[in-house]
Amino acid sequence: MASKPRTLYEKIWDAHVVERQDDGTCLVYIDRHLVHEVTSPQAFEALRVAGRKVRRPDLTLAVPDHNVPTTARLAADGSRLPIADPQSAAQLAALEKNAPEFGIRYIDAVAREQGIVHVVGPEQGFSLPGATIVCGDSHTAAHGGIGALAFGIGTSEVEHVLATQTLLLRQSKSMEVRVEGALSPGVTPKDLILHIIGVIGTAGGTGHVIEYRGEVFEKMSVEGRLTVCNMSIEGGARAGIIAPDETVFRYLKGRPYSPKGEDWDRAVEWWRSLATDDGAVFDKSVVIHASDIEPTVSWGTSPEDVVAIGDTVPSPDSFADPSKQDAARKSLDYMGLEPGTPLEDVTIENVFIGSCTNSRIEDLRAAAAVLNGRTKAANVRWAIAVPGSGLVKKQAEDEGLDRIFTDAGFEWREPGCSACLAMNPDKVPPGERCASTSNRNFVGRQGPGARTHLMSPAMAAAAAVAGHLVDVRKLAP
Ligand SMILES: CC(C)[C@H](C(=O)O)[C@@H](O)C(=O)O
Ligand code: SF4
Repeated sequence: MASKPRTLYEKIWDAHVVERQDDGTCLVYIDRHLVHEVTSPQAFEALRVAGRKVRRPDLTLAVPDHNVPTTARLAADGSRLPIADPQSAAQLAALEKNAPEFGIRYIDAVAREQGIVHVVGPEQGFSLPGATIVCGDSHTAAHGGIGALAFGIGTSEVEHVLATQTLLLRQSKSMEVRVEGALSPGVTPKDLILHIIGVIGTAGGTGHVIEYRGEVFEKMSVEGRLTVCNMSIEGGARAGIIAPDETVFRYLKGRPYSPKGEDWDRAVEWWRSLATDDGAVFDKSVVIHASDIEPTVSWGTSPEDVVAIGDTVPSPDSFADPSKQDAARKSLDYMGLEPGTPLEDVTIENVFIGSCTNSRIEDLRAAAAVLNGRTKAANVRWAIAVPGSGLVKKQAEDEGLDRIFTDAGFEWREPGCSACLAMNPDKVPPGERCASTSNRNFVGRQGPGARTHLMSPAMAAAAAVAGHLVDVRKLAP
């Protein structure tokens, strides 16, 4: 009898269920565990108190990213510079102590490979297609870009995975976001995912794992796929995933932790089987027309508050739902915006190019292409480019991108989460606006009172040059 057609998500899920209980709860095997300094200290402490070990230290990789300053980390004499904030210093010190104590792989804050955990995982070949990947971090969904089932977990689950390499989970529903047609020139993966979240809303994916489907994704680089899947959580989904293909295999081949030799061949054979079968049924399906998408920016304090750059700030009355009207009023008040204002009239004082959404080499190239031969506008007080990892930084420097950024008036920083969430010294001052390539525009996200506008790297670079939000296509060389 032919087996029932399955989605990509169902195939990965089925391959990892160790035990299914009568109530539908499943014990699921976890292939890869990424650990950072913010959500791990209590988990390690609990293991220590219980006298437990990490079950598979070889499947665990720790790297500090949220709290590290993005300015120089070493003094001229090679000694480490102190971290000013006591809580950050304590979390970093805890990871530095816990990693060797529990024997797990650790990338040190001053190592060349250090970076944002979601940039480092794929870059090191630690994140693999078909794998279950977890991290105590909501943007773990990013790793779905290489065809993994990847999702964020809480600190008590971090402890559970460290101790057992498993999790107790219920299967999510499956959702398809099918994108028809091709993206217009100047429209990037970031515009696409912002648009998708605008359409489905921040609750659109609740309880679901989204599979992104369509030719757009087949043609998209791995970097672009990571950007799209990264923001699945902003659409409410548990995870986002794109079927792995030759583009992914090429990207992963030869990376430090990727399988080698015969193991590689066997792995690729399995990865090739991981596409959704014809006839598989999704619990929910959304169709997006790529040609509808323009460079997209956020105007409010939720990632669903997006419009095309040529539009105006919406009026709260334009929303049908009274609670959305109320939220829009509060958003506009916080953002200091009037309905009807063209987005292109919104001036900015800060630009942040970085975060696990947009700090890979392709992102830096896209921003540098816009900045090349130009400088930031006089009203742009602070502009920083923060590579996602030390390896991205090195590659960008080899390509001369750092010079383009600094000649344009940007600061060229060390890798980390930086102004994405301001848990470190990189903050946007109260009342000021920031053109940001990150993923969250929540109240206070980039610092108390800071006003965030989400956009692509090319759009953020264009805003830096113009001093206001602007359609990057107008600046094309
Ligand atoms: C600090 C961490 C737990 C948090 C997350 O889970 O996503 C952070 O990375 C974020 O982006 O808000
Ligand atoms: S870069 Fe931002 S979104 Fe990504 S893990 Fe760090 S804080 Fe979270």
